Amino acid sequence: MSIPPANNGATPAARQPADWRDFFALTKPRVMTLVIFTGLCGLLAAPGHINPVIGFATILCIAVGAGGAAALNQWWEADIDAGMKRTAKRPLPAGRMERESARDFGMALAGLSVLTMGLAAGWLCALILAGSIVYYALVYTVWLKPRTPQNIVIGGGAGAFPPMIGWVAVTGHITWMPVLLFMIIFMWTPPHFWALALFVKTDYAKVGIPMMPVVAGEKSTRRQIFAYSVLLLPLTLLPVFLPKSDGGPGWIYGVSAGVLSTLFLLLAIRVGFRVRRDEDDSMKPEKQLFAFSVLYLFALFAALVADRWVPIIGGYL
Ligand code: HEM
Ligand SMILES: CC(C)=CCC/C(C)=C/CC/C(C)=C/COP(=O)(O)OP(=O)(O)O
Repeated sequence: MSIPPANNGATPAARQPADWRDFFALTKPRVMTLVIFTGLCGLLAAPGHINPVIGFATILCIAVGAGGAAALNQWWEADIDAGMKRTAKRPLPAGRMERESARDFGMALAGLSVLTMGLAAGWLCALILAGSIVYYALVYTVWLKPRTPQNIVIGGGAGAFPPMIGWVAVTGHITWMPVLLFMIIFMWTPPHFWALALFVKTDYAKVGIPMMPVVAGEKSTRRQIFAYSVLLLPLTLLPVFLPKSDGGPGWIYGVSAGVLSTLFLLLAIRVGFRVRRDEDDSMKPEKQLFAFSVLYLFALFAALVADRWVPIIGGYL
């Protein structure tokens, strides 16, 4: 891949040698915890068995691949990150690392993870991983993000692949269940991100990124958050209608999904139909929805695993 630097060196020159902490920060570890967790849950909830060593390698490859894609994202966006308070302290905009180091690091992690995935879990998993890396680093970061307010709707697909990879590592093929898991994260991403974009709106506007609140306005963004959250509720219930033999979950997942998605929808209704009185508004409901979105996905995928393993463990007791 020979992509020219996005800013022609507009970020400050590296002032000090980067250490391992900077390289670690390039992988966006906090965001990636949920990516890794959903990948792990896909693997643990799938019907069938996997050698624990191969299972561990699969999750490691998802983590390394996602980290590599995040490093490439920051290599490309160093100038944009420099212009936003939330991201200005990252290794590149803060001048703690040469841009080329981030690019090489990202490429190395991406290549290594795909190759190892292919050898350990099979080439279908490697193909999906490679697709999600290209999706995040190229399709979303380079193409969609600076061009359209639908950037995260379409681009959100990148983060929706990990549970599918985990699932396919066990079963060897793509069936309805991993497709539904993909669709759940896909539908979850707009409310997750637009809730945040509502309260950091001024930052994105400053660097010319056409995020939805900047382009379509706050009211339209709020309505769209609501719309995606409405669709999310039935979507999360669909898996219980799949046959058990295809990995369709039972009542533990069904009840959890119903409760969690209803709570999500209630918070989204509050955000969706709120009219702010002044610019100094604390944006508490939006912050709550964003925070809950993260907790929600953790809990939903944990419920999926519990649904498969509680009866099995119960059978041994
Ligand atoms: C294109 C889609 C997405 C966008 C634009 C987006 C953007 C963001 C942003 C800007 C933050 C703020 C904090 C930060 O930068 O560290 C954040 C937080 C977070 N995102 Fe997303 N996100 C997206 C999709 C996802 C997906 C698919 C996942 C996981 C499945 C995810 C997991 C998280 C988590 C766990 C946090 C909280 C991190 C913390 O506690 O600091 N995000 N997201
Ligand atoms: C396996 C694999 C490749 C997974 C991809 C994982 C993933 C969650 C991708 C998209 C989510 C993400 C971190 C968006 C950040 O948006 P941004 O980069 O626009 O945010 P910023 O403004 O903080 O830079």
